[in-house]
This record gives sequence, C-alpha cells and structure tokens, in this order.
Amino acid sequence: MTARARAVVTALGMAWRAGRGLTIAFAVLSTLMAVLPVTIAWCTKLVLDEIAAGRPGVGVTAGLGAVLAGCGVLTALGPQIVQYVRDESGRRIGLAAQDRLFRATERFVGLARFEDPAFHDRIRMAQQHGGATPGMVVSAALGTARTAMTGAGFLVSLVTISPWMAALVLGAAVPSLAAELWLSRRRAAMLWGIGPVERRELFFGELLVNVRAAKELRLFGTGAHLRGLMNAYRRAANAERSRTDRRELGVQAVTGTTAALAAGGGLLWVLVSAANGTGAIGDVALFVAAVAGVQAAVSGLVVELVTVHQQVLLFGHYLAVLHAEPDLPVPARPRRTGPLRRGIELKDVWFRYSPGHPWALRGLTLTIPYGTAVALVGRNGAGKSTVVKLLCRMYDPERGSILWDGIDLREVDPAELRARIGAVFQDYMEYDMTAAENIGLGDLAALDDRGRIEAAARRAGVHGVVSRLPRGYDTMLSRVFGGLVDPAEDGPTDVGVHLSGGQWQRVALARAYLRGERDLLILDEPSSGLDAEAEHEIHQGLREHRRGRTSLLISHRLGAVRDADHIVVLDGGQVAEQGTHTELLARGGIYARLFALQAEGYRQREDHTAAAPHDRLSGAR
Ligand SMILES: Nc1ncnc2c1ncn2[C@@H]1O[C@H](COP(=O)(O)OP(=O)(O)OP(=O)(O)O)[C@@H](O)[C@H]1O
Repeated sequence: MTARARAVVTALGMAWRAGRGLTIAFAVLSTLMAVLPVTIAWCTKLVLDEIAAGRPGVGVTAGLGAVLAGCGVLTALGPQIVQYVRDESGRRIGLAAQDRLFRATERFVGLARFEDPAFHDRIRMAQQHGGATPGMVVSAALGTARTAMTGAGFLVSLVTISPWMAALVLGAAVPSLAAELWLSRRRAAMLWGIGPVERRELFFGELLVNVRAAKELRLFGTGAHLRGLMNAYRRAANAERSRTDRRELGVQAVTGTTAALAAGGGLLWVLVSAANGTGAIGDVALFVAAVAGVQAAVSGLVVELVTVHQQVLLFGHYLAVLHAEPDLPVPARPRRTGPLRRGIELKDVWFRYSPGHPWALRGLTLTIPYGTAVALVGRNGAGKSTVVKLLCRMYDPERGSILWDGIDLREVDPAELRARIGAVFQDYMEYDMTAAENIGLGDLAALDDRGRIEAAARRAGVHGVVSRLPRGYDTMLSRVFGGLVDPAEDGPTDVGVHLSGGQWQRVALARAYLRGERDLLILDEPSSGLDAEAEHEIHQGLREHRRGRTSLLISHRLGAVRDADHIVVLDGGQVAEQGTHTELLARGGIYARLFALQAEGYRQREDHTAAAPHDRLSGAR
C-alpha cells in the first residue's frame, strides 16, 4: 500500500472509531441525496412530455407531482440534516485526533524535539489538519460516491438523447481533473512552505497581548515595531497564498471555459432539434438538467478528489508526528533503578544541545554520594542547569555516562527515573490554574488531597498567602483566565490573582515538596526571587528537608550553599574545583574570590546602606 493509501485508510479508520452510527447515517443520507436530482429531472421530463402530447391523465400527472413535491421537501431538508451529521461526526473525530496527537507527543520523553523549529511547524500542521482530515476524507469519499451516482444518472440520461454529446461533456472534464490535482499538490507544498512564517506571525500576535510581555512592550515602546513584524510575516504569507490563488484562477478559467463551450454547443444542438421536430420538448428540459448535472457532478468530483488529495498530503504531517521515533532511546527492557543507595556519578560527560551548538559540558566528572547535599556553583553559562537536565534524562550525554547506583541512565525508563526525583527548575512553570492545582501538579496522586497540598504549601511558606486569596486554594493564579463557571450557577465569574515573583517561587517549591521523600532533590536557584528574610526561612526549611537525603543545590548566592557537604565549582562545562566551603576558601581559587566579592558587597552595604551589592555570582540575571 502506498503512503497516501495508508493515510486514507487511517483517516477512514479514525472516523469509523469516532462514531459508527454517525458514519452510517451520513452514508445513507448521502445516497438519498444522490438520487434526488435525477429523480426530479426525470419526473419533470415525463410531466412535460405528457402535457406536450396533449394527454395529461390526472392520475399520472398527480402521481408525478406528488413525487416531485416529496423530492422538494427532501431537497430542502436534506442538506441541513447532512450538515448536522457531518459536523457532529467532525467534532468527535476532532477530539479523538487531538487526543491521539498529544498522546503521541508524550512519547517524546526528552526535550530535544521541543527545541526543533521544524517539529513545531509540523505540530502546527498536524493540529490544523489531523482533526479535520478524517472527517473530510469520509465526507469527500461519500461526496464522491454521491456525486458519481448523480453524475452517472445524468450521464445515462444524456446518452439517451445523444451519446456524442455525453462523450463531449465528459471529455471536457478530464483536463480539469488533472489540472486540479496538480494545483492541489502545489497548494499543499505552499502551505508547508509558509508554515514557519505563519508561526512567527502567530508568535508576535500572541506577544502583543501577552500579560508578561505587556510591561516591557509599554516601557520600551516596542508595540508598533512588533506589530510591524507581525504584519510583515502576514504579508509574506499572503503573497504566497495570492500567488497560488492566481495560478488556480488562471487554470480554472481555461478548464471552466472549455466545459461551458461544450455545454453551450450541446444546448444549441438540442434546441435546433426540438425546433425542427426531430427531438421532443421534454428532451430540452432533460438535456439542460443533464448537462448541468453532469458538469456539476464532474466539478463536484474534482472538488471532492482534490480535497481528499490535499488533505491526505497535509495529513502526512499528523501521521509523521504519530509515527515519529522517540527522541531518546528507551530500551525494550529497561533496567530498574531502585531507590538510591550508593549515589550518582557523572563520568567524563560531554554534551552539546545539537551538533551545531558549542559543548555545554566538556568531560564533566563528578559524584553525588547518597545522603549528601552537593552544591553546584559557577558563572552564568557554566553548565549547571544543563547538569540538572541530564540528571533527569531530558537529554543523553553525547559521550561519557551518568550512573545511578552504577546503572547507566540510558538503560532506564525515564518515567521511572523521574518518579524518584523532586525538582524545582530555574525556569519553573507558572500554570494559569488554581493555587491547589499549581501545587497538586507536583504529584497527581495528591491533586485532590487538600491536606497534603496544604502541608506542602506550609513547608514552602506560602500557605498564609494562599489562604488569604479570594477563594483560597481554589483561586485562579492567572489574570488571563477567570475560573470556569458552572453554566447552571449564576453569579460573577472568578477573578484571577497575580502572585509576586517570590510567591510564585514558593508555589514551585511547594510543588516539589508535595512529591515527598524522593531519592534525589534538585533545587536550581530555589530562592532567587525571595527577600532576605524569606530566603533565610526557606533555606532553613531546605536544610531540614535535605538532612540525610541526597540533594543537589544550585545557587548564585554562595551564602546559601556554604553548609553543603560538598561544593563543586563549574567553569566552562568542567569542574574547576571542589571541596567543602572551608576547603575552597583555604584553596584561594575561583570560589574564594567570588565569595570574597559577595561578602565585600554585603560589607559595602553595611558601610553605605544605599549601595547596590554584588550579592550574586553575576549581575546578568
Ligand atoms: N536549550 C538550549 N539550547 C541550546 N543551548 C543551550 C540551551 N540551554 C543552555 N544552553 C547553552 O548551554 C550553556 C550552559 O547553559 P546552562 O543553562 O547549563 O548554564 P548555567 O550554568 O545554568 O547558567 P546560569 O547561571 O546562567 O543559569 C550555555 O552556553 C547556554 O547558552
């Protein structure tokens, strides 16, 4: 089976699974609608012939009239019913297709795919066409059958009047079909080609109304500039679409004129025949209906086939996502990690984000022994957060290995590994959801367990803040969405709230705490947004939380890591020095220098209370 045939079969299968009854109803209704026009044309011819022959029997005429009236009712109602069935079926297929698409993206257990622009283009096309294609293929398949039946009925009618005329009308349609299929391929290629441009346009459109961007846009006065960029991308996409439309218009003008000339010539011939008495008057009516019917059927067929053709080409993006290889190899029989007993080792780890990027880690070797608190410090870009991502197996090292109690992380199931880790990432998420959900997402088993959620919030020092929100833990932490309102319930919609940076950080910390006693706790800058008092409080809490447990702490504030069991200083993706706080100070290296700088900053602050201190390794963040 060719790839396209497979795509059609997949699309039809999706439609069938999404709603068998609806698909059958659609098929029955389509068949009924197919025979209506031919029935009407023949009844009209027979009535006219009866009248023209001067023998209008009341019974026959009334009978034909009744059939015509019935057909009229069905013609009036049919399209609406077909439309409803098609839409209902489309909704169900759309839901199933969307679910399947996003389930497929969950197979990408790492991050690399999400950093690939081509993948985002493909996902967008898949989202646009994955849900629509199965419904359209069914609709087009039935539409093709319906149109073919109607067309065949009229063609037979036309053959009874003139086989030559039938051949001419049909012949005029063949180039049209070939041309439309060619145009369809060009259109699909054009849509894929402008994908990146349209994605940028979307990006700027979203940015212009993004609540987080609004401050800077207004302060820097960049709104008009960004709007200009958005419009430029839209113009570029429009230009491509216009070019395609013009090409289609030109081709369709030629094929349409050919068909119209064939029909016009035929009409002239049948009129002359009726006038000189070689043809019946009813033939004129039947001819007009048949030519119109055959041509409508042919152009309908062309539209349906082209729709299927184009949709199947675009559906390829949906299938490509569905069948894409996992980004990280997960062994068929992964090794079980088990609870951490000895520790985690990074052995000569080399890593870069892609072959086009510089090395982020260059032969990094370090150990996080079980039951100890290890701190990672270093300048911006030294590779600290990269280590965190590799420990969670968001990527695999290009060379070297990371061992969990001696087991290479490449041999384990990432889901099992991650279930053993609690983490607060540097770029933690702020979900536009309720406070309870924002914390509960740390452990889905506790999502509805208010007791556990509150305990985690208390530990992160955010319980008081959340309790005082308008709806406590059920308050939306968003100014973009209000709460979802039960349609049966009257009353104002919920007002979302906006937390401060430090409060959000505590919520992220609560999310990590909710995971409870995991084997490894990773905290990447857990207190960067907190005030001095809150930071002290949080670090006190963290010290208790990590006592006797394995943890990795990253911070630019050296005061926060000084009591770690072991401090590793990274520089340029390598270990520059390591030891305890006292050992590193005695060594007089990078750490000692940076610590002195920060301490100096605090001393200056004491001396000149208004001075801006260097309280971080770098002021760039
Ligand atoms: N997703 C990514 N794609 C490409 N390069 C990246 C990506 N993330 C980080 N890098 C690069 O990898 C290097 C190490 O970055 P990393 O975030 O690990 O540094 P860091 O020590 O955590 O820095 P900071 O103190 O600023 O948080 C940097 O040069 C950075 O530009």
